[in-house]
Amino acid sequence: MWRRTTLLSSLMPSSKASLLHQMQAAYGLKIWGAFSTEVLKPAKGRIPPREKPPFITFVLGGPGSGKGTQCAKIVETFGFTHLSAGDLLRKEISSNSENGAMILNMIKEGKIVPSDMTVKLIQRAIESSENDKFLIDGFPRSEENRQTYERIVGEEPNVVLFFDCPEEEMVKRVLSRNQGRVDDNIDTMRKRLEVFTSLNLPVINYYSEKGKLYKIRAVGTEDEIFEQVHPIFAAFEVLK
Ligand SMILES: Nc1ncnc2c1ncn2[C@@H]1O[C@H](COP(=O)(O)OP(=O)(O)O)[C@@H](O)[C@H]1O
Ligand SMILES: Nc1ccn([C@@H]2O[C@H](COP(=O)(O)OP(=O)(O)O)[C@@H](O)[C@H]2O)c(=O)n1
Ligand SMILES: [Mg+2]
Repeated sequence: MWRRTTLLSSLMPSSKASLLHQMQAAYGLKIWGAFSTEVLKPAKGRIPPREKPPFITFVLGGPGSGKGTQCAKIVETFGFTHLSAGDLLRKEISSNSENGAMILNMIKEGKIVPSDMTVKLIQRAIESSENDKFLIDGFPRSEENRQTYERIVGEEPNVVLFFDCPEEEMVKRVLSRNQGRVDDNIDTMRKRLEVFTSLNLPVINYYSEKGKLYKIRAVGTEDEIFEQVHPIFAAFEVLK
């Protein structure tokens, strides 16, 4: 019952959230049973609840390391849904949300947006998808991001990818990215590289110590890099 309980469960620790999941599963079915003898079917347009947590991959790496590019290839080959934390935040800006101006300012400055905002956007996107496997790109970018995800969602990622790319290469790629992004300039890029070293590297080390990290040498052509990525997901497909 991952999907139904998230609003309430986001307010409590994961042990209690798990109890709530079980209670809602029990009572939800009882209430339904009292009003209907039909076979349980999701209402039209509603997404049925998940029976088990989705398969989550966190995709990490510095700005311009090629996370988005490789995610597109993983989607095409392995059928994942790609959720870029940066894209979700940019959508929030263009949807004129009340937090839009603040998010825009943080992105221009290369700073990390408050974690609960980003986690809720990710959580909402997972909940509104029927897929059971996700790439969460550009997240977690700080220990606070990571801990907030664990507190709100109550799950650990299954896999963490790290695209390891030299700074000069990342700078070159970002400055020629040409997607009209407010942060693709040398001043913001310098700040983003500092944030990457001070806040993101500790998260990468954390997952390395947990044995969940797959480090990819992110230089060479896109296809050469994907040759390192492919066997990781192929192995998980076999295990399913
Ligand atoms: N292997 C590569 N070699 C050269 N350029 C690349 C490579 N992979 C991606 N790019 C380009 O570099 C830029 C940054 O890639 P992107 O996937 O947006 O990185 P990230 O999401 O990590 O910031 C894009 O313009 C992309 O087309
Ligand atoms: N977890 C995240 C991800 C992105 N962001 C913000 O969004 C910006 C762009 O992130 P992005 O993932 O689209 O950037 P790239 O690594 O793709 O260049 C970051 O520099 C942050 O300002 C954030 O605050 N928290
Ligand atoms: Mg990106």
